[in-house]
Amino acid sequence: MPTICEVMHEHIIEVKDFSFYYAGVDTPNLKKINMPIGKGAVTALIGPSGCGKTTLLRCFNRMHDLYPGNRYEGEILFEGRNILSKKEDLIKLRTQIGMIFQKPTPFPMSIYDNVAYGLRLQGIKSKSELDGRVEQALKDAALWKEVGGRLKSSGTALSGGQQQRLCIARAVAVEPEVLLFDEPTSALDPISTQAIEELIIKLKEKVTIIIVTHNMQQAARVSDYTAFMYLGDLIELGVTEELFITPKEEMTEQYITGKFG
Ligand SMILES: Nc1ncnc2c1ncn2[C@@H]1O[C@H](COP(=O)(O)OP(=O)(O)OP(=O)(O)O)[C@@H](O)[C@H]1O
Repeated sequence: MPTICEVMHEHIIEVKDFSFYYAGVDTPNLKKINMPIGKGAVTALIGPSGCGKTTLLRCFNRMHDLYPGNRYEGEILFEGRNILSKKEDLIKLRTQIGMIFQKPTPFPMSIYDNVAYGLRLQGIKSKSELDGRVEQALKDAALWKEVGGRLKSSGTALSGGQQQRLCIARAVAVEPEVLLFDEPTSALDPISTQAIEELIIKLKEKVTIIIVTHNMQQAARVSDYTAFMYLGDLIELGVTEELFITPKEEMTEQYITGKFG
């Protein structure tokens, strides 16, 4: 039986003996995690509330550094470089590894300016280049048809589902290599949820995706690989279909059959 590392054709990230401690807490919140992330694939993180899914997701672009005292141990290799190094340029890292939050977070500015925001930060000033990149990002986020004719209207006036796709457009505009999604549909209705799920599947042609979800059906629908976590441990990582049909670990089986959670 091949290992999951052998099944994945290429790894973009490798988590090695990785532990994470919240400020002021002596016991690690994530415990010696080892896992590869397949390039150009969708990896879902599942597990009961409080098991550490969001904590792990936020390690991939060092969001925890926004609060003093949080501590990492071990390595997270992104394209071979350890992003936990003190020398890591966090602004560049967060461009390469972007994040979409649970609640849509458009900036209080026009649709156009929302998408152009990161591009301007990168120093792009040419109007024609900005116009082209904004249009492409809105197309990539499946929003162009709905908003292409009103780019000057406010991003915050869109529906919840449109706002979430605007945030995705803002993130893809800077051409990240990885996108982190933290329960991106939990605040959305079923139709908007379906649109985001279809988008995630389409986006993996361009970016690698890691998604935290509470919804096991969603993990089964959108992901190629699934990681089941429990109390800060990675219990099992597998090809999604196999993990849901023939889990290797008894705890995974109990969780996916609803025996606890
Ligand atoms: N800032 C913090 N300081 C200390 N402990 C924290 C902090 N944030 C989260 N925790 C703890 O870390 C553990 C994991 O939380 P996390 O939010 O990562 O879990 P989760 O699996 O994403 O849960 P949920 O599915 O409910 O969102 C929980 O026990 C939580 O109480």
